[in-house]
Amino acid sequence: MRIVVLAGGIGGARFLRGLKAAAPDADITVIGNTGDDIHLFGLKVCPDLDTVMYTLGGGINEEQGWGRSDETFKVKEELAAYGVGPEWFGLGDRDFATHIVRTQMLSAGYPLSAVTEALCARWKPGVRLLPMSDDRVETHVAVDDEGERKAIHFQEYWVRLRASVPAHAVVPVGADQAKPAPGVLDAIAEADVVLFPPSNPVVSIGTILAVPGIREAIADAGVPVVGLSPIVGDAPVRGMADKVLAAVGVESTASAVARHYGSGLLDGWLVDSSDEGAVAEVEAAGIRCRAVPLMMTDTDATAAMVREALALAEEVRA
Ligand SMILES: O=c1nc2n(C[C@H](O)[C@H](O)[C@H](O)CO)c3cc(O)ccc3cc-2c(=O)[nH]1
Repeated sequence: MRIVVLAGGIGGARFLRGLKAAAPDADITVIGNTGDDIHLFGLKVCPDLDTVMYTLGGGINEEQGWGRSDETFKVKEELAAYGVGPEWFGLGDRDFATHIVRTQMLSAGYPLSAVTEALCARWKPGVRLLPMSDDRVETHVAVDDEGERKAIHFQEYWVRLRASVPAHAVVPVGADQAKPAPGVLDAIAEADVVLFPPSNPVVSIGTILAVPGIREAIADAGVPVVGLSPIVGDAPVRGMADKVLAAVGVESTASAVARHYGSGLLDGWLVDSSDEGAVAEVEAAGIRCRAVPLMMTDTDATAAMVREALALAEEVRA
């Protein structure tokens, strides 16, 4: 079975670990969000691609859900000693090697998709990891800072500010000129099912869908598209999705997120058992809906969610 998954960072990576466990023989292609990418110290950092690669490749820092295990921060300390910032983004020594190799290859003219393939040759994530685009897309957030409206990089909003101030707009800068990376549209066209994991619907999955051609390809693929709600009981399970959902005028409920994606895109939607009350509303929007346990507490729990999603896909296909 050919499965295509649109993935962001931590939630997407954890979901994929369950998908590999539930469907070990499936051919899995991950279309990774690159809107979180940031250029620091002359290096290109791709948080969501690296989180998927490290999580599935066995190198992730489990407690954090991002960055490398067994990290040290000597380079970060030395940069700070030179007064070279920013200090708010925690890049470890092992992680720096990934960004150095990536930037070296990009400078040599390799596209991000080729770079990602090369990095995955080491990590062997067991899925095909494609960036959504080889073109530069960086999400910026409009906030009020000292009384003036300004756009800051998503990572500054997310990590330095901890999303503590309202986001007035979330803009994937460059998305409208970006092209799907090689293999993305083919993977979607050849898929038997497309899954939206419980990633951030605005800055992760929303950014992938903002690349012209991707949303249309999924809508026209003619195969079941099933998503899992990142919102449980009117709050994000992890992260601060509610902050960016507000920025795009979507209330922080399992039902609102399904309707935000729309029945033109989504055929099925899983909500948590505690959101049983949302099922009727989602079904009224033309999207098949089931209430099942959605907490990715461990790989087995996540694999059970995956099986529910694949079962709903078959129900929709029938
Ligand atoms: O909350 C944090 N998240 C950090 N993240 C997570 C990152 O902000 C998020 O994973 C995504 O951008 C949102 O999904 C990192 C991810 C990387 O790949 C590399 C470095 C970092 C550093 C931080 C950090 O210092 N604090």
